[in-house]
Amino acid sequence: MATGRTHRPATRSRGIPEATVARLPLYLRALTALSERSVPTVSSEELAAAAGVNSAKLRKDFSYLGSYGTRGVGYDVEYLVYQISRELGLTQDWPVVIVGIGNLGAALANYGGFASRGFRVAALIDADPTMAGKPVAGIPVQHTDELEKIISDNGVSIGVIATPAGAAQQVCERLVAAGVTSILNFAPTVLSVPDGVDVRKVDLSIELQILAFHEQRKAGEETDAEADVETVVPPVATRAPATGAAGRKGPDGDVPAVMPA
Ligand SMILES: NC(=O)c1ccc[n+]([C@@H]2O[C@H](COP(=O)([O-])OP(=O)(O)OC[C@H]3O[C@@H](n4cnc5c(N)ncnc54)[C@H](O)[C@@H]3O)[C@@H](O)[C@H]2O)c1
Repeated sequence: MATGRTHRPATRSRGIPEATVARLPLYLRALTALSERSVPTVSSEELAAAAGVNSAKLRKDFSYLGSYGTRGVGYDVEYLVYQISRELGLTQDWPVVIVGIGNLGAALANYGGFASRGFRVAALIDADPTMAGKPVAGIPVQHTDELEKIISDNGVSIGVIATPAGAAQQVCERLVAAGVTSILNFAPTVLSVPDGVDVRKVDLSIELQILAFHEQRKAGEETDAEADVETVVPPVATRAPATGAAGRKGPDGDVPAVMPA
C-alpha cells in the first residue's frame, strides 16, 4: 500500500480554506437550531456567539461562500442553511459503511444523527463470523469478505473505521482499494493513505487529555494567584512564623515555615 499524506493542502480547489470548511458545520448546527425555531434572520454577532466563533472570522468565512448578509437585517437563515449544506455536499445522500461493529461501531450505527444530516448507513461490516447476519440498529452485520462488493454495490465513498488499532490500516487499505476516498478513523492509530484520500481522526482520549492540560493550568493559575495575594498581604502570626518567611502554600496546601530551597 502506498504511503502518503493524510491531509489535503490548507486551501481547497474552490478557494475555501480548510479552517473555514472546519467551521461550516458549526455554523450549520447553529443555523439549523434557528431554523427549527422559525427565526428568519440572524446577525453575524448572534450567529457567531451561537457557533462559538469570532464574528469577524464568521464574516470572512461567509465571504468565501459569497454571502455578505444585509446591513441592519443580517443573514437569511434558510438561505444560509441551504448554502452551507450545498458547500458541504449535504444536499445529496452519502452512503457510509461502518467497519468494526463492537461497542463503538454499534453505538455509531445506532446514532440517529447521521441520517438526519444526509449520511445513510449503507452497511455494517465485521470480521467476526459469528456476527454475520445479526442485526444492529436494524441492519444485518455483514462479514468483511463482502467488503469490496458492498462498497461497489452501494457506491460508498465514505468509510468509518471502528476496529482495534492493529486492524485499522489493513481495513483502510481494503476500503481505499474498493473505491472509498474519505475515511473517518476512530482507531487510535495514524493511517497511511494515497493522495486523493481524506482521513479525519476522532480521538476522545486526546480531547480529554487537552482538557486535563487546561484543568492543570487553571489549578496552577489559582495557586499562583493565591501566592501573589499572600505576598502582598502582610504575614500574620498564624500564617508566617517569626522566621519572617513569606507564606506560600506547600504541596498539601499548608504554609511551610521555611520554603524548601
Ligand atoms: N476515537 C475515540 O474516541 C474512541 C473511543 C472508543 C473506542 N475507540 C477505538 O475504537 C475501536 C473499537 O473500540 P470498541 O470498544 O468498539 O472495540 P470492540 O472490541 O468492542 O469492537 C471491535 C470490533 O472490530 C471487529 N474487528 C476486528 N478486526 C477487524 C477487521 N480486520 N475488520 C473488521 N472488523 C474487525 C471485532 O470483531 C469487533 O467486533 C478501538 O480501536 C478503540 O480504541 C475510539
